[in-house]
Order: sequence, then C-alpha cells, then structure tokens
Amino acid sequence: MKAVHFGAGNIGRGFIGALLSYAGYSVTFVDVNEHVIDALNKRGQYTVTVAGEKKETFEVKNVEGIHSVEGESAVMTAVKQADLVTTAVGPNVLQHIAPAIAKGLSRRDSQQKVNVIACENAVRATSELKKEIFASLTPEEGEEVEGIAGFADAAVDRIVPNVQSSDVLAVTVEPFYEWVVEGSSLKNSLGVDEALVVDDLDPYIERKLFTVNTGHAAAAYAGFREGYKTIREALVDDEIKPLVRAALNETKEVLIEKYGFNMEEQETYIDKIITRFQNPNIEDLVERVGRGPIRKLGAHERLVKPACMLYDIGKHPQALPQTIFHALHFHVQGDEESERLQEMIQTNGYGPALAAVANLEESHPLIQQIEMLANR
Ligand SMILES: NC(=O)c1ccc[n+]([C@@H]2O[C@H](COP(=O)([O-])OP(=O)(O)OC[C@H]3O[C@@H](n4cnc5c(N)ncnc54)[C@H](O)[C@@H]3O)[C@@H](O)[C@H]2O)c1
Ligand SMILES: O=P(O)(O)OC[C@@H](O)[C@@H](O)[C@H](O)[C@H](O)CO
Repeated sequence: MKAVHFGAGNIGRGFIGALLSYAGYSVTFVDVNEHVIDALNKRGQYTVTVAGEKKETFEVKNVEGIHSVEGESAVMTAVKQADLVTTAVGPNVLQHIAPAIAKGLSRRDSQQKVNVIACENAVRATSELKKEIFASLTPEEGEEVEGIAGFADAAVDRIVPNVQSSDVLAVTVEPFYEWVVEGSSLKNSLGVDEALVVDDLDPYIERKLFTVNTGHAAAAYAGFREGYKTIREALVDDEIKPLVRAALNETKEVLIEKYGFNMEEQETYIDKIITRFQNPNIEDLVERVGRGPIRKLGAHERLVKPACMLYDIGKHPQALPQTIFHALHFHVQGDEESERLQEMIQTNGYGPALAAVANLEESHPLIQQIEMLANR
C-alpha cells in the first residue's frame, strides 16, 4: 500500500506517517522543507520518541520525501499511484497543495480507488480540501475523480511539540493518540487498525476541537500574557488552571446541549486532557500552541464558535471571552498572523479587530464583552 502525506512536520512525522508506516504503507512525504526531504531520502527512516513515564523510541521505516515545489511532477506521479493521500500542513495551506493533488487524481487509472484525508485541526478539513481540489478540475475531470476518490473527514489528536535537536527528523510525541475517520466517505478500506472509523464525525471533531484545543488555547494565551514559556508552566499558575477548567466547563455545556454527551464522561474527558497538558516529559511552548491567532479566532474555531453557541442559547460565558481577550494580546515575532492582528488592534481597537477576524457584527454580545474587558 502506498501513501502520500503532505506535511512532514510534527504531526506528519510524529503521528500520521508513523501510524501509516506501522500499518504497512510505504509513505512518501511531500514538504517545502528541503532539509527534511533530503534527510528522509538519505536515511529512509526516522526516530520517534514517545514521552511517557519512560521514554521509548521506535524507528519509522519505509519512508521517502519529495520537495513540493521542485518535485512537482514527482508529486503528481506519487498521487497518481497512491492508495491513500493524507495531509497535515495546517488548514490555511490546503488551498496551496490542492492543485498538485488535483493533477495527480485526475490522471489516475479509473479503476483504482484512493482515499484522501486531511488531518488538520479544523472542522471538516477534508471537505474544504475537496472543494479546493475540485476548483482545479474541469467538470469532466471532477466527475472522474468523484468516482474514484473518497474524501473522508477526520479528527486527529496527539500532542506533538516542536523539538530542539540536531537531528532534523527527530520527533517527540505524547503516548496518547486518536485518529477518527468518517467511514461513509471512504472508497476502500483504510487498512489502519488504530484508526477509529465512525459514521458521523461531527460529535468527535467538535468534542476534540472544543475541549483539547480550547483548553490548550486558554492555557497558551493566558500563559503568554503572564510570561510563561511552556503550557506546563502556565498550568502551575493559580489563576490559569482554573481559567482553563472554566473554559472547558463552558464548552462542556455546548457539547452536552448539541450532542447529548454524558456529563460524567465529558468531565472525565476534560480531566484526562488537562493531565495530558501537564505531561512532565514534554516541553510544549505557548508560542506553538497559540500560533496563528487569526485562524484560532475564526467563526468556526475553538474559542469563538462555542462562545457564540452559548450566547445563542441565552447563556453568558465568562472564561471563553476572557480567553479570547488574552488571545488578542498574543504577539510573537515571526508569527505573521499575530503581527497582523496587533496592527488591526492598534488601528481599530480590540472589539472591531475581533469582529473582523471572527466575522461578527460589532453589536454581538461577544464583541461587547471584549470591549468591556478592554475598558476595565
Ligand atoms: N502538533 C500537534 O500537536 C498537532 C496535533 C493534532 C493536529 N495538528 C494539526 O496538524 C497540522 C500540522 O501541524 P504540525 O504541528 O505538524 O505543524 P508543523 O509546522 O510541524 O508541520 C507542518 C508541515 O507542513 C509543511 N508545509 C507547509 N507548507 C507546505 C506546502 N505548501 N506543501 C507541503 N508542505 C508544506 C511545513 O514545512 C511543515 O513541515 C495542523 O493542522 C495542526 O493543527 C497538530
Ligand atoms: O495545531 P493548532 O495550531 O491548531 O493548535 C495548537 C495545539 O492546540 C494543537 O496542535 C494540539 O497540540 C493538538 O491538536 C493535539 O491533538
């Protein structure tokens, strides 16, 4: 079985690539980072460190790389021959890789089926990728591709921090992992025992995004403002850990209301996630977890969406708006979104800047609450 995976970064190497290789796939990584691609081709394998109570390492074998720009025709050939195409490049990059995937898919043998799965932190990222792919195809090509390619949405959960190492391929992961894939869209069997194949992804992806990622963001943005370097350090703070829990109690209400999750189960899920954030064997920087604040403050994202859902049912969230206000202070040199956000705030103020990135009217109660926090 052949897989092509776009994005040989943390989650690409540390989770999806490793899982696929273990399941028997040969994995071709496609990335813009030539150092990573050269190292993959030179060594054909890399080491993953699992940071549990005991550190364990294992080798991921049967891997190679293609540079996405220089190797454009090789990318097309790899996609043409693949049984599975996966991505972990970041939701905003999907539009840039879609044309290459489209070219490869449209040149396939019409009998040979393929699955395409975007493993990004976003609701229905594969569906977004599919739209971008089809925008590059003629109607005839689109019809052919529809017949052979299964576009399955997925939720992906494993904390994979940035590691400082002289080995460009080294990656450290937490022991926990979960890959949930919507089965109804698959065109053939995935062949990965560790994947949880479900009928309806919505409850899984929203529960993951609005618990793991909301809690993570709450710790990162409050931690950044207090000058902490890592998520674990932030969670030692007397005010930050209660804020994270309060934010997760607010999203818990939304999840129970929308999906009927059991209260106790959700509380156990929250406890487990906070324990994962505090893993003493992982050094996860607030800068990584807070990266891309404009994306994270989007209307369908981990902070604004659950807050708006609460207002919609007549509730008045406090911890989510507080976290959103912290997010509006996130400013890291080199994080282009954080720099752009600060410029918007300087020009227009907190409320209008949030209204613009979250696509809300300035009269929305969330914007009013942010204005109140700003004027305190
Ligand atoms: N790290 C985690 O803990 C984690 C966990 C779950 C989900 N995710 C999601 O996985 C995705 C990737 O996150 P990550 O942490 O691995 O980020 P990362 O920055 O470590 O990896 C992204 C990779 O994509 C590559 N890339 C960028 N543009 C590209 C292009 N045009 N073509 C090919 N490759 C390109 C980058 O060079 C990089 O190697 C994101 O959507 C993230 O939300 C991350
Ligand atoms: O990847 P992002 O930028 O959407 O979010 C940062 C972290 O919250 C995220 O990478 C988590 O580590 C991951 O989602 C855990 O499964």
